[in-house]
Amino acid sequence: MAQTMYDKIWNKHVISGKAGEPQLIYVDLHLVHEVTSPQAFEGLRENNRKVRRPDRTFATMDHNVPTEDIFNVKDVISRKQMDTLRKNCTDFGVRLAAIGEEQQGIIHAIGPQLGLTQPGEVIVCGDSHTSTHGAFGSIAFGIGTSEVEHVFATQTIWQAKPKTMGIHVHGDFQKGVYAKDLVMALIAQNGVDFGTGYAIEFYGNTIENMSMDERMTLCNMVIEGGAKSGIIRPDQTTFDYVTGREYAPKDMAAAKAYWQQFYTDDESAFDDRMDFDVSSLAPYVSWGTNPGMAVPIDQPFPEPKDINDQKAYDYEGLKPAQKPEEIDIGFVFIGSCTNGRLSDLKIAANILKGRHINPKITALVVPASRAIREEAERRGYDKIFKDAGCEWREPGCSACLGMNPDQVPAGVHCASTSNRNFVGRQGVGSMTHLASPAMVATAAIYGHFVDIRKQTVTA
Ligand SMILES: CC(C)[C@H](C(=O)O)[C@@H](O)C(=O)O
Ligand code: SF4
Repeated sequence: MAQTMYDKIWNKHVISGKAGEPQLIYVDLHLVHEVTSPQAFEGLRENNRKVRRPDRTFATMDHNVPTEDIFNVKDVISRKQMDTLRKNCTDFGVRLAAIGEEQQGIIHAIGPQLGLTQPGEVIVCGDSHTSTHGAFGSIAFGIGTSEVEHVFATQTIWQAKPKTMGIHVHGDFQKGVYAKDLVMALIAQNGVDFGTGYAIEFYGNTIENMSMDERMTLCNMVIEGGAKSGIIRPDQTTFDYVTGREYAPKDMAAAKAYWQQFYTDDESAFDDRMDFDVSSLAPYVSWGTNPGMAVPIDQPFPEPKDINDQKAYDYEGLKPAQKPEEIDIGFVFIGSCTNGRLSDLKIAANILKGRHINPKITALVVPASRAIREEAERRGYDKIFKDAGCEWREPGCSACLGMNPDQVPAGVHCASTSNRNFVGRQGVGSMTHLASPAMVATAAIYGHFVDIRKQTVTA
């Protein structure tokens, strides 16, 4: 019987349990951050247990980092969470990239950057956007705090294997259209629960032509469409990305030979299938309070189809039939595990070079990791952003969610490269409009979204 890549990786990791029921699977990489780990470590302590594989566990600080003045953690809860992580990692022998350190950053940027994230692995983290790592051809999914404790203690997890959906993506993007627009369109067109119960494999020429950064953006956001994981077949782009990184395999030839066995035999192996042609795809902008409430830049907002839509309009102070251009943007956030990587900053810097943001706008540019920040500075992007009137910050989750001082004020519309636009996500009363880095950088200049396909200055 034809097998999917997900099946093949899964089967290599099953320890016990019958097919069709939850099975105990081995975890290759456990990523940890300060928010979802404290009780899990405490559980180990209470039961006098150890972290079974500290060498397969890596922690960093991201959600609570104050990106303006990183060592000055004023918020009491934030400071406690970070101090607790530091103590826990020392006590249990777990590697930690703390604030200010070379390897620190958003956990989903750190795994790939250090070469910890590799094809064929099972990767977990107490964070929903763990799906990001599936871009490397691994089974990657978010887990809850009690599961974090289980993985700490046993390096295994009980899981029911999700169904698989194959999405064949073909065609070339128009200039100014990106992986972010593709994933936003998939969610807007199919609903925030279209992926529920599924791992989604993306394939086709559009995917083959994508950089690893773009593949990560795509897999990062599948969770917003309800899916458990995203996954993409590892290819030369993947191998080249992993090669030479700190924790990459020393024998790359052997690793590559192993990784190359992970592919889906044929489309009949998928439980479900979908096709998506990107050639006429327009940039997307979200208008409401979940990522599915989004429209192409050249389309009006829809009539409300239910009470949730109406509530979203009321919260946002927007009306059906208005156009994305009409949203009065007061804040801009370029960053997050969705779009805070070097290529995202490059796109934004190319747009902002020699220009100035609209004076009514506060704009934060927040690299996903210190390594990205340093490389961006070597390339002079920091100067471009600062000259344009943006704030250039230290790495962390920042304004993606209101767990640190980077908050969007109440009543202000924020053009954001992040992945969630829930009520109050970026601060109490804040209103988030998700879009690609190119769309957000351009909105910073105009004070509202514009169709970047019609712009002369694009990335
Ligand atoms: C705080 C954390 C548990 C949460 C998640 O799981 O995704 C956060 O990263 C988010 O993006 O909302
Ligand atoms: S950047 Fe945002 S989405 Fe990503 S892990 Fe941090 S809070 Fe979650």
